[in-house]
Amino acid sequence: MTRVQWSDYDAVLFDLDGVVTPTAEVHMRAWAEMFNAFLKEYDGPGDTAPYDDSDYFAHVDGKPRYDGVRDFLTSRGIPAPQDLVVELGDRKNDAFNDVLARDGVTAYPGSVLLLDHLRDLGMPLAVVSSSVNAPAVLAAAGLADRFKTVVSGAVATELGLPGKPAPDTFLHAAEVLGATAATSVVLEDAVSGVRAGAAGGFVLVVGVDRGVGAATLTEAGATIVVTDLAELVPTGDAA
Ligand SMILES: O=P(O)(O)OC[C@H]1O[C@@H](O)[C@H](O)[C@@H](O)[C@@H]1O
Repeated sequence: MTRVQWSDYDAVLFDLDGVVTPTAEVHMRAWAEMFNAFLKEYDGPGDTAPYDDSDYFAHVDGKPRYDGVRDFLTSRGIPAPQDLVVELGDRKNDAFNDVLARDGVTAYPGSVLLLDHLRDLGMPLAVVSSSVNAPAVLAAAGLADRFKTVVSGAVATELGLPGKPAPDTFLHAAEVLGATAATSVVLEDAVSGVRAGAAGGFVLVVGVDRGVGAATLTEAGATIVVTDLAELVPTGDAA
């Protein structure tokens, strides 16, 4: 049991994919499908070895869509002109939306327990996600009414805020909730997101280990690491 004294804080900022819903897996599969199809047919400079999960965690995870495409291609020495970046990103987005429409979304039960607990406390909550699909995923999971604000990839673009690993989207969400980094908690599963929380000076950055590894999250700046958000619910509530 990892104890967090929730009443010490003014706001809680949740990443979505991989923290509230298991959709990081869906993103991962869609990226792998798209990049491997591209690498197979690509015939130009750079390394075309198959794309795997280590590429995802190192270059794509948690970042805005086109930043992920660009950073992966660049890591392989493959030129990344904007039209190619957009084409590949959109191909991946179609694959993601196909799965969402076909399978729906069920939130992690432990995450719902924590959301229930924080609702009982009257804690202001936000989702801060790089994904343009965040509102659709929240609606599909039946959780849209749990959050006072959703800072999605679309909101960041509209406001001109740089995406994770920059801290700006988290700082904006804290401000919307009437809080500051000194009084807000960030929950993140991606290295880029943990880095964003740490760079923003958030007083508590909870790393959620869904496969990246506790040591990697700690190194990126996580204050504590859990594997399930139920670990953050006081025992009486979790029983
Ligand atoms: O392409 P979208 O849905 O706007 O999302 C971009 C990113 O959104 C993040 O939430 C995911 O963790 C990433 O893996 C994903 O690539």
